[in-house]
Amino acid sequence: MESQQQLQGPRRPARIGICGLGTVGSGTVNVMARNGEEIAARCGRPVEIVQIGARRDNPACDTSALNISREIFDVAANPDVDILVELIGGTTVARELVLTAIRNGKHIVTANKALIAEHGNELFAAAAKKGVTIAYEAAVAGGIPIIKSLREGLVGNRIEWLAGIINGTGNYILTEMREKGRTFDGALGQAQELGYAEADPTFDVEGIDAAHKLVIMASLSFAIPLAFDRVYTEGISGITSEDIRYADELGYRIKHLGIGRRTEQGVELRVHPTLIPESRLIANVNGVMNAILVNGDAVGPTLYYGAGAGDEATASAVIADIVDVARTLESAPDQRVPVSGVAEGGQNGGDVLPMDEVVTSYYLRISAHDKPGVMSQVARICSDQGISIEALIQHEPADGEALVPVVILTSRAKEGRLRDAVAEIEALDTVEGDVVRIRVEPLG
Ligand SMILES: NC(=O)c1ccc[n+]([C@@H]2O[C@H](COP(=O)([O-])OP(=O)(O)OC[C@H]3O[C@@H](n4cnc5c(N)ncnc54)[C@H](O)[C@@H]3O)[C@@H](O)[C@H]2O)c1
Ligand SMILES: N[C@@H](CCO)C(=O)O
Ligand code: NA
Repeated sequence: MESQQQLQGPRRPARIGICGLGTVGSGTVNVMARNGEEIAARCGRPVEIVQIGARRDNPACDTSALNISREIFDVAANPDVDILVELIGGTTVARELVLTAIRNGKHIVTANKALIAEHGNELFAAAAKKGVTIAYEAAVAGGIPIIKSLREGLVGNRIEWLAGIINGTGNYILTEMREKGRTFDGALGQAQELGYAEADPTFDVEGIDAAHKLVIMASLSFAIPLAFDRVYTEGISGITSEDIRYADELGYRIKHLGIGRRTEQGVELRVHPTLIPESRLIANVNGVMNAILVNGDAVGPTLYYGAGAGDEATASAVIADIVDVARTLESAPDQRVPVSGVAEGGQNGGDVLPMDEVVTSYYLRISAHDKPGVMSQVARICSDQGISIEALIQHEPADGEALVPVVILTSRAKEGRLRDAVAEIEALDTVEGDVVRIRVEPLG
């Protein structure tokens, strides 16, 4: 029997317009040119780039046969474009561009996590109203199909927690510092040269980029609205090679993690440097690689690993989205996978837990004067807050040094109580300067 498709004849090409021809834009053009035949076969129709919006050509890709406009809004207005691929970054022009394209009935593919995390609720509502879709696989963990996994592969589960290395630049810096003894600034400069960093690299090193990605994953995992302003965010700019060394000595690696967890009291949403036992797979994810552990009640722990940034790795995710959208161009909106992971009215996963209520363990590094009694004072302060000391490193002071670094691993405690204990420790006459505090997660 002839299929409906055979009766209708070959499907017309899916027509895409790409805005932004930087790292990801050029990677997308190159991979589409190289793998065009396979992509068309998987799509069931050719995929044509009908227009590119770019301020200037990019020598990293050949666009000589393509229609380029110097004005990106031309792409949003082009009646021949079915899918607008937003790769300019930022949240101002990109928001306007996407809203205009939606108003003009275009589907959206974007790699822009800032845009989705900060304006996704508005954009998703606009898209739903117009009956178009927004796909954003490249926005989280670059080439790793984590959005697909959360939104489709794991839908049978109640997701309990997830923890991920979701910023390639930050992981590259920490790896270079630990393995090659490089300085923070030297490693960051290299990450920028390699095209991993955001236009403003403070987004990478201060955890903002990871917070963007975490809220997107958490929204899908826990059925909550995108809540970027509720994420506790701490960067890696304060991590020293000394702390990396002490962590090693204790059997841990320091990684910059985004953590989301369902608790009875609410959903934890936090980004911060974290000590992880060195035996965990995720502790050994290095360089620009990303990895996300997702724990579902039915499937148990799952781990997703791959390149979190870079031109072609990110293009891989952009093209996966283009194919997903192109396959369903003729589908009714309610037959597509919901953009936010749940059907309308289904975002009822509860509120975000205040950081003071979060329970975890801590690494503390205290600079103490080499006098008797410091340790008993610290132990008393901790014990008064219900915190016990699980491990301790205290080396002899270096020659001529008056200060001794004391490193402690604590029991699990509420963040608020730990903060009060740290304030009391810092106020001791025998302690100098701020106490370094890094959270510890067993992840098992
Ligand atoms: N680089 C990566 O590895 C990576 C990975 C995942 C996601 N992303 C995201 O992808 C997006 C693009 O990142 P990128 O690394 O390709 O950035 P990029 O800076 O290399 O490229 C952005 C391009 O957009 C152009 N552009 C910006 N505003 C424009 C405007 N108003 N009109 C015309 N052109 C404009 C810029 O000139 C530049 O060529 C960002 O949202 C970023 O967060 C990047
Ligand atoms: N700057 C980001 C790009 C990928 O989202 C990173 O380093 O992870
Ligand atoms: Na991805």
